Amino acid sequence: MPAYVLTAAQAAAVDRRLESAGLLDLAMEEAGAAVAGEVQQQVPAGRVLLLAGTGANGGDALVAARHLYVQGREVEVLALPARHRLTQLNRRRLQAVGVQCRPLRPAALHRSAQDAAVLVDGLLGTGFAPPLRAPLDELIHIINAAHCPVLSIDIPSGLDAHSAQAAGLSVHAHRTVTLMGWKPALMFGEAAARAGAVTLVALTVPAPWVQEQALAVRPSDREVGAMLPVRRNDAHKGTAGHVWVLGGHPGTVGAASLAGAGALRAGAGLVTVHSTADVPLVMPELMMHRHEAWDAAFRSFGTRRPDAVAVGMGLGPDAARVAREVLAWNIPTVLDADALQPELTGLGHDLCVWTPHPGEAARLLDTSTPELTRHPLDAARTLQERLGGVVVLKGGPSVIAHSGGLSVACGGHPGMASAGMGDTLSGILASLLGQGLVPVQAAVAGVRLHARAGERAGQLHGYGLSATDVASQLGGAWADLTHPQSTPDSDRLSGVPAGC
Ligand SMILES: NC(=O)C1=CN([C@@H]2O[C@H](COP(=O)(O)OP(=O)(O)OC[C@H]3O[C@@H](n4cnc5c(N)ncnc54)[C@H](OP(=O)(O)O)[C@@H]3O)[C@@H](O)[C@H]2O)[C@@H](O)CC1
Ligand SMILES: Nc1ncnc2c1ncn2[C@@H]1O[C@H](COP(=O)(O)OP(=O)(O)O)[C@@H](O)[C@H]1O
Repeated sequence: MPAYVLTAAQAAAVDRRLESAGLLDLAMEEAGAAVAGEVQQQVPAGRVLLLAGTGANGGDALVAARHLYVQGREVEVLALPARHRLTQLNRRRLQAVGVQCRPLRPAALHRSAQDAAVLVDGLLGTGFAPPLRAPLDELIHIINAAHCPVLSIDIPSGLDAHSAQAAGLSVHAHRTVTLMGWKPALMFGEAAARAGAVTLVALTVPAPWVQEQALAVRPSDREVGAMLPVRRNDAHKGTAGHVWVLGGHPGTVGAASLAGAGALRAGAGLVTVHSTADVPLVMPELMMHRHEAWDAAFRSFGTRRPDAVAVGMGLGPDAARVAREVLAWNIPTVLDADALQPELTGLGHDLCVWTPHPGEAARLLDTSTPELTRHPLDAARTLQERLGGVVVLKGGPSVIAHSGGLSVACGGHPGMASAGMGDTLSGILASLLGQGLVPVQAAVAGVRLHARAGERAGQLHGYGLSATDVASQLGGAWADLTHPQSTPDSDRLSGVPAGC
């Protein structure tokens, strides 16, 4: 099943369907078995301390304890009084195989956490409604002070599954085994940082039950690889797409050059940079036309058009006017940086890809950046409704919004938080459009290609990686996505979330 994104309410709706079909018991069994498997893989020896809360999240922990125990692991279970029917049932099953649960109190947790090899957090899952009540707050403080790794079930206890913010106290997990679908909190901002590495476990639930609820998809590398263009052996530069880059202004000339490099490295046959400034080309294969002024540039273009155009990178104060002219061409167009102006709202068309970072997106929506980053999925959707075409709301991770829904990208590297990264991405997207991909495919595939190249470059350069380093890794990234079986280890090393 493809990977989906679910809010707490959506996960609860699937739970209710499972319960009414008599299948929730099986789902909990699968969930607990998967958690046990993850513990065995990550921490194969030593005592496992499992904490079970009152709800079904606690039930998952009790199932995991039973699986670990029958596999020969030393387990200790501390549990709050079970309120959920299946949590009560699984407590009896655990006792039946010979494991007694002890009451979960702060002093007992403090003692038991001292020499545990791993702590499994099954206190609160998607049923948590903030704010935290006692004694959960005290228990979470003790968990966070423990010296052993912490594995959370579904979501770290105390995080609101729906929110990209981690407002209050929560468990800081080293790893989270999430069930059935990604929760927004596991993907964005501070909340995601508290989840550690995330493993997605797809439960045996009828696909439409999840699909109907899903907020967004997270395409796998295999799915993304299948979107990338395939070229015939007799291809030549005239068939691989001619991209124009319209950008650059005194002081920001590099932006246009980086976009050009991104376009070439993502496979464009020909790339021409048009600017009113002297753009130093980072690759000699790029072609450059310096124009006296943009009016003169448009006159010289006449009726000539490229296969795709990227506009706005470092373009400066003329950007809105230039973008307006380009939008009238009605050809595959990437609008980035200075071209992302509110006055262009309503002028977009189906072949546009808009690529705002959160600051630019906030400007387009007339809101603040912190407000926007609290709800990136909602923001991307609203932007798409206003601008048309496809919107890439950039970040770690980026969200792609199109008329058919939302897609959240996987991967990337924190070293990509450096100037010029977005310029390279614009070039990549224009390149894929120029090679014939429809805008939504160009956006989904281009964003993942860029992130994968960032992961590769990050392994070489760490936080010192530059946009040109990322461009130089695009060929390898392309190969990784089109032959994903050859890179399972590098995916794991680079921290790419499972499910990609
Ligand atoms: N979807 C799936 O794929 C499947 C999901 N499964 C699992 O089910 C989990 C969801 O289970 P759930 O709905 O029972 O809720 P859960 O997270 O255990 O918490 C509820 C308990 O927390 C308590 N509580 C709440 N707020 C609180 C607060 N502020 N401060 C303190 N306490 C608070 C609340 O107490 P009450 O308000 O009732 O007193 C209630 O007893 C999900 O995350 C996954 O692990 C699998 O088993 C099967 C397949
Ligand atoms: N921590 C990160 N993880 C993954 N990708 C990141 C991260 N930080 C930045 N990026 C990516 O780098 C790019 C930055 O774009 P942008 O801010 O427009 O850069 P610039 O304007 O300097 O060209 C985006 O594609 C974004 O997704």
